[in-house]
Amino acid sequence: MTATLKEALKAHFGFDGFRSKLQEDVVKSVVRRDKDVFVCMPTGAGKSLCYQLPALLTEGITLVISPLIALIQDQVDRLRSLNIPACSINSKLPAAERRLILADLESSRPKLKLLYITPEMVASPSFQPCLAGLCSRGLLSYLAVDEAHCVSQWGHDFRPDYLKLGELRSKLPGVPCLALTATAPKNVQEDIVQSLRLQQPRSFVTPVFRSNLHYDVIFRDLLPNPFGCGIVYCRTRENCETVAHQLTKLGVSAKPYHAGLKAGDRTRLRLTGWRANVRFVAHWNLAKSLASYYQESGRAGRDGLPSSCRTYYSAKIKSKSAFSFNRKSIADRCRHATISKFFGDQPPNCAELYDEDEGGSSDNEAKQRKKEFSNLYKKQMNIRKGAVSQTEEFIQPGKLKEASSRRIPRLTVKAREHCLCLLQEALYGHQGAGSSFHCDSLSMAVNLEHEVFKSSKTSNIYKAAVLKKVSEMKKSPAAATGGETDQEKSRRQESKYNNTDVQEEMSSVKEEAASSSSSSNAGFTSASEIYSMKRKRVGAGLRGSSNPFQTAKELLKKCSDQSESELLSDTSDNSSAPDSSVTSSIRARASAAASSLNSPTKKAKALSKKQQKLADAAKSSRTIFQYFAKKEAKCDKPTESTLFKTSTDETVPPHSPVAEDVEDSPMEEEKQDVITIDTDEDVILLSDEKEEQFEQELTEPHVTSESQQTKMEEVVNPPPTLRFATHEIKTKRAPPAKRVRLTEGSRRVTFNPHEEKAVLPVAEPPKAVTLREAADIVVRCLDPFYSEGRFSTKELFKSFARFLSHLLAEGTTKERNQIKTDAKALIKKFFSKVQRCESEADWKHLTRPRRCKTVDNKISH
Ligand SMILES: Nc1ncnc2c1ncn2[C@@H]1O[C@H](COP(=O)(O)OP(=O)(O)OP(=O)(O)O)[C@@H](O)[C@H]1O
Repeated sequence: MTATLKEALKAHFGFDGFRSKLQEDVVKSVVRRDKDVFVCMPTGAGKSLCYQLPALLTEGITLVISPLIALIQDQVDRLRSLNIPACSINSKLPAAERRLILADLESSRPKLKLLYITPEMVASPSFQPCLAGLCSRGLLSYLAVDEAHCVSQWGHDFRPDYLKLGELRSKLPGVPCLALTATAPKNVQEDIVQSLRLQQPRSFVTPVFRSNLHYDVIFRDLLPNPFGCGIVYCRTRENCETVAHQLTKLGVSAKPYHAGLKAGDRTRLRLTGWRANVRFVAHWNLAKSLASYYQESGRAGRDGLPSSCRTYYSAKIKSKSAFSFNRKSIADRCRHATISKFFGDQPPNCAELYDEDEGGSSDNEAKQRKKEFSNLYKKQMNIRKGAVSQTEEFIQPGKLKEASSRRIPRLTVKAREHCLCLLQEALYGHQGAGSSFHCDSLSMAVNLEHEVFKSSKTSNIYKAAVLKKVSEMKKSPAAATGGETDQEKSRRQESKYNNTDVQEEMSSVKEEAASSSSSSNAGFTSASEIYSMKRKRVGAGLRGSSNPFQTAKELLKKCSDQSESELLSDTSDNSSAPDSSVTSSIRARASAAASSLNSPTKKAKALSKKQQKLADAAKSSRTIFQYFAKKEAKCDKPTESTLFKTSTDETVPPHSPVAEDVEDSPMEEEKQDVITIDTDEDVILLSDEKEEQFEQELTEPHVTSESQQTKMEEVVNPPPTLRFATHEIKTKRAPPAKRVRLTEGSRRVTFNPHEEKAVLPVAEPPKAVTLREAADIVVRCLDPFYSEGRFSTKELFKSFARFLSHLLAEGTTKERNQIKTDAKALIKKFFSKVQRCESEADWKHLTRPRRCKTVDNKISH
């Protein structure tokens, strides 16, 4: 048998032998066709061959389920280049081609050997008869499920449609199933076996470790020329474009690849195919999860030769990724260990690994490199430990005295540096631009700053005192003769320090100082007041907390602790709001808002303005609810903006994980960008935006936009569940949103009181969504952002909270309690319900629209 297999391997694929003993064993096992097979092998290990070769050696057709058209296309092209009859049916296929394929499948002796198809398409009613026909005629040799981790909600790329495959299997009796994945920790493996209903499968599971990959992390900010290195994965399209541009400018031919490109351009890039000899994969931004990182970095060295996987790290962007390197893992040079541990494997011997790596260079060189790295690391960490909070950007403390002191709360080194420069500038102007004064002014400024620092108790007092000193120096006549006007000087000062946060804070202190007409000392604003006057940043957490993340538990607790008036901004009596935590200015604004709301016409105006704001915010930020709104809008729902209660009037930064133009509907674009490299290109840039998680290459989404729906219907009728879902949206329109008046003693859930109170009168209850939709969205969009009980953004948390609200509205007491204690467990429970659905009736029952009328009461009591 081995000889036959090897001959076939050579004949069809041109390979002299199996890539590994394991590959051979899997092929042998599959060829027997007596059992289901589960394969978990590292990326690039040659899993595809495990079903491709048996497919050619067995009578009939192998049906391959793969999640992305890009992957499918890649595989089909490669097989065709080897003269292996393979093709794919997908929504992008021209109708004529599709007819030809179907005709072949219906013939008595189909020529086709491998048919690639997406999970959505395989479940579609139009394909079902064809499938049933193949099966009844005994022409279906295997069902191969590639990227099988997509079936698990614990996997990093969950695709709800993969869940349908379990049901599909029951319609294909006697057809052995082969499930393949590279990224499946224990729990995902169990899910795969269970969901795909694998019968006592033969399992071939190998550790994820790949000895030919070298992982490292580089402090990006310290690179003298960051664009001198190859860059592959970027988080946003903008990054992708910028980096590609910069590289090209430096003579490294590079092309960006992301979902914002025209389909034609993407196809052209994709058609150049993956190179097996990708020598390095770099992450300009952190990957969304460790599993994703493993898969993405695994695109390097698929030919088995040594390759490099580099991550560029910047503390600035750390918080935007659910997957981050902590200090320890930055120091730990052996990323293999981290990866192995994550997947539940025994970590490799890192010491040996790196010794081997360094074997090529001389001992001295290796030692020198080790020392340099260790010094750099220590230096970085010491600076961080002493001077700045973990999330802050690293700033050289320069000449500051007591730079590492954290005596004054919330006074950062960054702020002190800024103050020092202001003082130095003022001194410089004060003394004139004479000779050696520059050096003297620095040491004087250092002393002056230190004096102020020693005598100040709060950050605000410190800043005001510095400003006072600066203004005193400016008032001095000598300053006027400094050769520069004050205006010019201040402009110079402003532009010199590219530090908007500190400048903003300083200018608010300046404003405060200016507005106090009495003694400057008495005019200080308290730190809390200054804080309240500052514009809140998107993603800012609770007041006083530097951590923008909140656990679901914390937030739910906050909700239940909130007073009625904090929660209810649209009830008539805003005056009863407790004001302990509200600053006077906020209070003034709040009462002005309240009085305007009390007037019916003003109220109507204010509301429509709010709705306008919400609609605008919705356009500039992309949340799960935008996704809903998009669909609703397509169905002519009139109250789109009311769905976006979670939005605030703050501008979502374009690089925010949730920022995305609504035009780019998640369902309208391809999912994941695939790296391809032009033959004469050195580097390909891959956008891996969080926002583009939505852009999974959903080829036949079960719920989609009208235009896409029409297109789909031309090609294939939607599956029953699809029809059901779209039908719900089209026919069961929710009544126009009403403002809810809460009864006395009732509470409204506001998940982030500091964002919403007195600014956005929350009015309408969330629109009903089907559980199916919610489930789809939560796992597709939320899961990567939810790590160890924390959400990466406030918007995501809010969306999740809405999701819980729906469950609460219908849930049992036990479920409600469970929400309060462990939201994750509830999600799990929900998914187990999804998995237990056997029939369309079950689905209908599970996905029936629900409205959460009583949710507020349920949460608050
Ligand atoms: N027996 C073999 N001899 C030589 N090369 C092989 C052999 N089997 C597979 N390959 C090559 O190994 C590379 C990786 O194979 P393949 O794409 O199947 O990996 P994979 O395990 O599916 O990876 P991933 O999980 O990333 O999709 C391909 O270029 C393939 O041609």
